[in-house]
Amino acid sequence: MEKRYAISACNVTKYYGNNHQALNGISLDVKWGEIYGFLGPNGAGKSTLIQILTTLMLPTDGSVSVAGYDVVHQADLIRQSIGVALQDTGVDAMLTGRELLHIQARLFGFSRLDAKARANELLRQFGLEDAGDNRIKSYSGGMRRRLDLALALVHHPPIVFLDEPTTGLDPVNRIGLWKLLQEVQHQTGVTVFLTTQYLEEADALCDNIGIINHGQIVAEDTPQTLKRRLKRDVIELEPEHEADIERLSSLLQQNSETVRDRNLIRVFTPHGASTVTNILNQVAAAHIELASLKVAPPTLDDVFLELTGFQSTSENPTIDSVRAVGSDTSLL
Ligand SMILES: Nc1ncnc2c1ncn2[C@@H]1O[C@H](COP(=O)(O)OP(=O)(O)OP(=O)(O)O)[C@@H](O)[C@H]1O
Repeated sequence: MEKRYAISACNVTKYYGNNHQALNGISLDVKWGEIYGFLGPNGAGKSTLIQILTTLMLPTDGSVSVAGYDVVHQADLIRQSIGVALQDTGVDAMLTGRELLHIQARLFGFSRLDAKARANELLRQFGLEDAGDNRIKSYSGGMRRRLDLALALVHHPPIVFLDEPTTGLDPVNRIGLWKLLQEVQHQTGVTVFLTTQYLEEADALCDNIGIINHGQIVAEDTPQTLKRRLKRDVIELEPEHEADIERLSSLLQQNSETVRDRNLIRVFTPHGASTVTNILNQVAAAHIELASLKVAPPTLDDVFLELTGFQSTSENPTIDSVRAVGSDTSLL
């Protein structure tokens, strides 16, 4: 099997029952020591793939190697080589963080003394020293996620899988966890495979990103290249008077692809500078005053929208209208 890559999947399909296809020919390679982000809208197939990679589920077809071992025939060896933090892990919240880390270390074969030392070390590393002897049920969401991460790393696995590690956290805790994850990755060189619905998370953390939609990878590259390949500018306009937003939106929609986000309109165009002139003429003719206008390069959000037709989960959930522009496999 493929040892060159930490994770290698080739043409993986998964059917639930006879005819519900959740994965449709997924192929990807994750290099040793990188942070790989697996992105997609709800129901795209992220959890299904992560369950296959972590040996919790068999693929219907295709081949998968993790740490050089085959998921079908060498699942035990894979389990020794990976750490896993899935969503909603049913940990006993009556235990303390220290007790849980200790138990986990003992399960992985540490002696009593070594398990104690490892629990101490992880509590320190993950900023849980003071809370180590408190019951987990008293932990905040951020503390729980840090503990999940620490638990996944107890046995020094070379590869760790994190399923939506920051979902439900507020922005401050989310950014705190990113920092921690980056520190751990730099210190240990662990390969990280994470799923996320947060584009800014993938942008901030990941060396490479795979975008999945309807069970297929629709793009795979570095965040920078994905953004560059979109080859489009985005013009952002805000009307001076909120009452003008509908009029502005309909006006711009006549000739361009637009997305409305609260009282901002985003216009997608291959030529930002020349389109600005046309837009300004149109807006002046319609007697609409603007509070601001700016031309910006595309964000990863724009790439995601282009490829999946979905607005990603964001801090601004009140997107009123999204005119999806369909999938574009030329980005592949
Ligand atoms: N146990 C199951 N039985 C039948 N269908 C399933 C099962 N689990 C998932 N599915 C379906 O398979 C598809 C992929 O689901 P999956 O949970 O892998 O997506 P996801 O990208 O992880 O979504 P989310 O972000 O909502 O967790 C969906 O259509 C889902 O309804």
